[in-house]
Amino acid sequence: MPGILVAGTTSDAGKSLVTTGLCRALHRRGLRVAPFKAQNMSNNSMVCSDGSEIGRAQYLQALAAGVEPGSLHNPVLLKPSSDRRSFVVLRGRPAGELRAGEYATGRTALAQAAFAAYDELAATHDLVICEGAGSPAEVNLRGGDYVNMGLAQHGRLPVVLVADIDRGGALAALYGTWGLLDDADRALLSGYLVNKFRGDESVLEPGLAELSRRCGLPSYGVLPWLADVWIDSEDALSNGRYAPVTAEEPTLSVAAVALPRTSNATDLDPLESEPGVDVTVTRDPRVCAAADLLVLPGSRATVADLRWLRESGIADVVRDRAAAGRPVLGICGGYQMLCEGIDDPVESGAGAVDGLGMLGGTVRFTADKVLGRPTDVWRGLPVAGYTIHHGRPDADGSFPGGATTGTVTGTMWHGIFESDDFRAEWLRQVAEAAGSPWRPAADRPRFAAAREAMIDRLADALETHADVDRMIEVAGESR
Ligand SMILES: NC(=O)CC[C@H](N)C(=O)O
Repeated sequence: MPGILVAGTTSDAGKSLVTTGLCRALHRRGLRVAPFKAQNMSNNSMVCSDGSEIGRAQYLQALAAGVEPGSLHNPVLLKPSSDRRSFVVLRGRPAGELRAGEYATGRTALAQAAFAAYDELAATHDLVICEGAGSPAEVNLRGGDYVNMGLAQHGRLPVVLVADIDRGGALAALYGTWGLLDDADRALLSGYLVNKFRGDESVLEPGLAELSRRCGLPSYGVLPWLADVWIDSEDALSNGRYAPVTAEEPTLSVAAVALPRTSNATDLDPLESEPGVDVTVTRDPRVCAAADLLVLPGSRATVADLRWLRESGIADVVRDRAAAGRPVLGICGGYQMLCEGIDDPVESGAGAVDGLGMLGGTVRFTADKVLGRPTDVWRGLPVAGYTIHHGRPDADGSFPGGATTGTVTGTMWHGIFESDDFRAEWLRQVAEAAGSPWRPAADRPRFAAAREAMIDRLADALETHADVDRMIEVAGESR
C-alpha cells in the first residue's frame, strides 16, 4: 500500500503541520489514511487510550486522520533528559536509555521496530503519511537512519521536501538537500513545498522555476503563512510561540517558567487560547514575580531542573509569592518541585533532596512509569487529564491529581485545562486571588472545537495552495 514521506530541509520547516493537514484533507476525501513518524525526539507526549505513550504531534495527526491514536503511529519516542541522554519509549512503553555515543550502535532494534510498525500501518490503510525528522541531508547520519531516507528506501516512498521560506534560504536549502543526497536517495524525491510564505507569489515564481530547472523537481505549491494555526508541538517550550493579548480588555497574566527540560509544554495551550489570558514563557525572575499566575510546567529532569530553578532565583520568587498569597501552579515535574522532599533513585539517581516545601509530602520515584488518563469532578465540574511520570507525590486530592495549600496548587495531571468549564472556573479564582479584574467571558471558545477548526484550516490551506491530487498520485506509484 502506498505511502509518502514529508521531509523538511530544516527542523521546524512545518513538516508536522503539513502532515496534519494532509491527514485531514485525505480523510475528508474518504481515504483510510494514517500518520507515521518512525522516531520522534520530544518531551511533549500523550497517552493513548490503550495506555501507550506517543508524541503529541502524532496523536493529533491520528485524530486529524480519523483513526484511533496508538503506538504504531510513533513507534520510537526519545525523551531527552540531558544533552547526552534520552529515555527510550518503544511501541508506547519505556525501554531504557540511549546515550549520545550509542546512536549509531544501539538503534538497530529501534529501526526494526519502526519498520515493522510502518509495514503494519501500510498493510491496513490506503495511504500512510510519514513525517521525517530534522533534515534528510544529514549524510553523516544516513547509515543508521530509519526516519528520513532510510524509511523512504524501506517503503519506496516518494518524498515531499518542505522548506521554510520565512527564515530565508529556502531555495538554497532545497537545492542543497537535493545535491547532498546520493543518487539512490535523490531518485525518491518527488517535489518540494514552500511553507510559511508571506507576500507576492509572483516575486517568488522565477526562483522556483530556476530551482526546478536545476534539480528537475516540481513544486507542489506555496503554502501561506498561517498566523492563527498553532499545533501540538514536538519542540520544547519556546518564547514567542504565544500571541500577545492585544485587546483593551482586562487581562490575566501568566508567567510559565521555561525549565531547561520542560515536558508537556502543550499544557499551556488551553490557557493561551482563553481570551484575555496572556501567557509569557520566561526565565526572568521579575516577570515571574509580576505575573498574576506563575506556572512551573512538567519536567523530564525534575531534580536537575529544580537545581536550575534555585540558581535562576525563581525558587525565591515562588516562596515570596506563596507567602504573599499569590497564585502558583506546578504541573507534574513542577508540582514535584513544590513538595517538601523528593526521593529519586531513578530519574536523576540523586536519592533524597529537599523540595521547595510549598506543598506537603515526599515524592517517591519508582522505575515503573505511571501512564494513564484519569478523570475527576472538581466543584461539580468535570476534569480529564493524562499522566506520564515516575515520581509519585503524596497528593491529598484537594485538587484533581494533586493538592492545594493556600494559593499554591499542584497536579500530576497534564492536559487538565482542556476541560473548558473547569479551566474557566479555576482561572476565575486565580484572578480573584491575584486581584486581576479578568473574568472568563460567557462566549468563550471550546478548546477541542478550536483545535478541530485549526486542523480543518490546515487541510483547507493544502487543498487550496498545494497539489494534493499529485501527492496521492505519486504515492500510488510508490509500490
Ligand atoms: N511529565 C512530567 O513532568 C514528569 C515528571 C518527572 N520527570 C517524572 O517522571 O516523574
